[in-house]
Amino acid sequence: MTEAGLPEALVGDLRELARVRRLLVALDFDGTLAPEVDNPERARALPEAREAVLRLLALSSTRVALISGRSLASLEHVSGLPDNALLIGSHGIEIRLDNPDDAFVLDAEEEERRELLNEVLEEVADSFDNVWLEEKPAGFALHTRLASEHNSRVAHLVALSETQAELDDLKIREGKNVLEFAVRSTTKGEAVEHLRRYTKADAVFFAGDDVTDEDAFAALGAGDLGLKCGTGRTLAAHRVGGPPQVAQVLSLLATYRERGGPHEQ
Ligand SMILES: O=P(O)(O)OC[C@H]1O[C@H](O[C@H]2O[C@H](CO)[C@@H](O)[C@H](O)[C@H]2O)[C@H](O)[C@@H](O)[C@@H]1O
Repeated sequence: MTEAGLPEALVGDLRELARVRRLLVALDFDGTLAPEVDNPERARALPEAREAVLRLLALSSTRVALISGRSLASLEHVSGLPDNALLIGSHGIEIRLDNPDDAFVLDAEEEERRELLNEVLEEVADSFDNVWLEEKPAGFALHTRLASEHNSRVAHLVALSETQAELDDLKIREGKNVLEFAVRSTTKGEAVEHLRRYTKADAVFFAGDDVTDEDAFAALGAGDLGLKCGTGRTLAAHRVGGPPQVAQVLSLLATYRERGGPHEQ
């Protein structure tokens, strides 16, 4: 461990990464920059994480992106980052780059499927105490954080069987106290690939905490750096304990990049 309490190998790889010419820093939001809270709209990045992200955003040849399961509107709201941050919401479905694309729209068939999904999931949410539905442009998240363990488990099972009885080809993802259903299928891995091409990055840093972030880790290659936040199986090469340590890592990356950034090579 280093003095800062970070693993030596991680610090060494961060130093290397900071030397690349064009760097993409891609970050998950909930559970990585922001500690988990009961009400998703109240989640905010730790002040230290936000400060580090703002320092990275100010650097040349360095792009910062958030890749989240949240809807783009919710991600814009809770992250409150300047316009030069690239934002990807709904696990890769909604994209806000430098020249904002047209608003995201579902085609007629997807719209119909979303309506049916809504009906089925509303009925499920209404049958359990403290289970609620978060609306997203291409689907819904069934939240069970405040439900009893038993109700949470049963609500997940009922939601899975009821939705699958009515609709095929749904994209279903399990997260922390949440089960998500979408009528369009994308992954955070596709989002990383898209951003890598868009930013022409020579290397990518990605940090995430949840199962859905594993798609992003899988999209990393030689010269990239993956950082798992918290417990659980992962494809990431490095791991830290939680959002405070992610903030430390981002701050160190900003410092290395400020000191010996791409133009000093
Ligand atoms: O990809 P992420 O940025 O990690 O977003 C994943 C989901 O985050 C939100 O739910 C999670 O965080 C909430 C706030 O801490 C927490 O209450 C909930 O239990 C977690 O599952 C968000 O509400 C979802 O839409 C995102 O998909």
